[in-house]
Amino acid sequence: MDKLTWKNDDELFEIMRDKLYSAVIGDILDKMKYFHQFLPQRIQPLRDDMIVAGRAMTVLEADAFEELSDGQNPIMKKPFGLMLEALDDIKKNEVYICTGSSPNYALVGELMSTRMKILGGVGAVVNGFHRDTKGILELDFPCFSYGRYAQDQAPRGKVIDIRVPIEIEGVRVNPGDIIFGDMDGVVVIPKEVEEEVIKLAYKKATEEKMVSNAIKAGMGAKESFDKYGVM
Ligand SMILES: O=C([O-])CC(=O)C(=O)O
Ligand SMILES: [Mg+2]
Repeated sequence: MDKLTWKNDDELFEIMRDKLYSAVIGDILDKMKYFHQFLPQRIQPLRDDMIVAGRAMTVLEADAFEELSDGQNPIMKKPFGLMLEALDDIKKNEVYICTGSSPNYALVGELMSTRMKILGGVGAVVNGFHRDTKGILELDFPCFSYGRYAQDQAPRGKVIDIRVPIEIEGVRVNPGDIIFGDMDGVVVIPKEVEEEVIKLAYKKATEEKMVSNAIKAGMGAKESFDKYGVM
């Protein structure tokens, strides 16, 4: 097997989008005893062929009950809290990944996606709903959510911090971790193990191809597992 190398994030994420899939990445993370890396199953791509591979730009959202409240926290006096700043801060190869609020409104839409795409952002993953499905599909911006729901975040939620550690149902996401999503799910690769995970995932993907060929040629499941050690 060719030895896998990459010079920078552009190359790395291109390889990941082209050669890897969430199942094989999850298998390697399990082998390395990282057992809690998949986001909940209900976080799905808008379209089956959407793939996201990039670095987490973490976004913490909270419910609010007035569009502009008169309380003690200056962030609550701003439309959308820090969301507009978050969008303008997106860097190339980053993924807007947002959690913290109740699932009662859309956390991402067409205009947000347009701004992210212009800045080189590569996707959005939200622990809640998206809106503007038609516009996001036309943009072809990889977006993962619970599904379609237009109810607006403006009077209901605010971004209260960005680039801080977040958790989605027990899955820790640190800023800069790799986020990989396809039609089978979204998985988080901690930064400190990314090189090993990607190299081993590529190796397993190559082995799975050999097993697939062997099974198609008539080899038994047990025989192929004994020979290649993967399933
Ligand atoms: O307003 C929002 O929360 C999102 C939205 O519609 C857009 O990005 O177009
Ligand atoms: Mg909109």
